[in-house]
Amino acid sequence: MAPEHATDESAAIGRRGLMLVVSSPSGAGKTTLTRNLIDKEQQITLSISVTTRVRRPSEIEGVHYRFISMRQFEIMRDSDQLLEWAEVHGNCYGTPREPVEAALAAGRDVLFDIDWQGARQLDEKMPGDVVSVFVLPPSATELKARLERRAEDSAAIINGRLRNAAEEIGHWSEYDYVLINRDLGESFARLRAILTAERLKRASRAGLDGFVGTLLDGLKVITT
Ligand SMILES: Nc1ncnc2c1ncn2[C@@H]1O[C@H](COP(=O)(O)OP(=O)(O)OP(=O)(O)O)[C@@H](O)[C@H]1O
Ligand SMILES: Nc1nc2c(ncn2[C@@H]2O[C@H](COP(=O)(O)O)[C@@H](O)[C@H]2O)c(=O)[nH]1
Repeated sequence: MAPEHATDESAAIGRRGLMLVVSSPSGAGKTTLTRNLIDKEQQITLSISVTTRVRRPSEIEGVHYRFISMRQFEIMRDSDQLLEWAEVHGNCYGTPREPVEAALAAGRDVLFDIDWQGARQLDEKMPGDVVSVFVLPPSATELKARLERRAEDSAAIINGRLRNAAEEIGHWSEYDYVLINRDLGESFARLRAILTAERLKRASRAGLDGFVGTLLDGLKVITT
């Protein structure tokens, strides 16, 4: 059965969802962009990661992350409940497998806010399903300013994240698309355009045979 908010294309072919993976150095804006996309787009689900990181004041359990202990993380990791996982900025993060597989099978797209290690693991496991986007800040000073303006982390944590930024940025060329996030509205429009184009690409590639067959049958009926 077609999903509730299916596009014409997905209804026609009973599609499998795609995996839209967004990465960036900390503070470049990927969380802002991905949350906007979830608010504006239908038929796409945000993958909620588990993490051993301490919750920030503005974060809500189960909405931004599931905050778990290291022991709980090890149990999930060792019993294959995580589709991918990585240590980032000294904490462990992972993508719970079951909600992602259920969403994809139901024809829903899934959005991931994960680092380059996770993006690589997903691409290795499900290569045809992954579309990857790397978000760059306009400059180093603006990256620092954004982390400071966000005002969620201590100066020591911000410094650590800036020190790790070069490594994350070093993987930009492994991604399908790269956005330089200067103006938020423009970056968001581009991210949305990527999703739309990739949906259309899959609709055409997944085989519109049935739809075209019906169209041709219709033409036979109405032509003399
Ligand atoms: N284009 C932009 N112009 C100005 N500020 C921005 C822009 N994009 C995001 N921001 C702001 O920069 C800060 C960092 O953004 P955000 O939290 O989305 O980064 P992130 O890449 O998800 O970081 P992290 O990996 O640490 O979660 C936020 O305060 C956000 O409002
Ligand atoms: N490989 C994974 N990386 C993840 C996951 N969830 C988040 N992240 C990345 O971690 C850093 C830090 O995030 P923060 O919320 O502490 O600022 C950032 O790059 C995220 O994209 C995950 O499940 N797997």
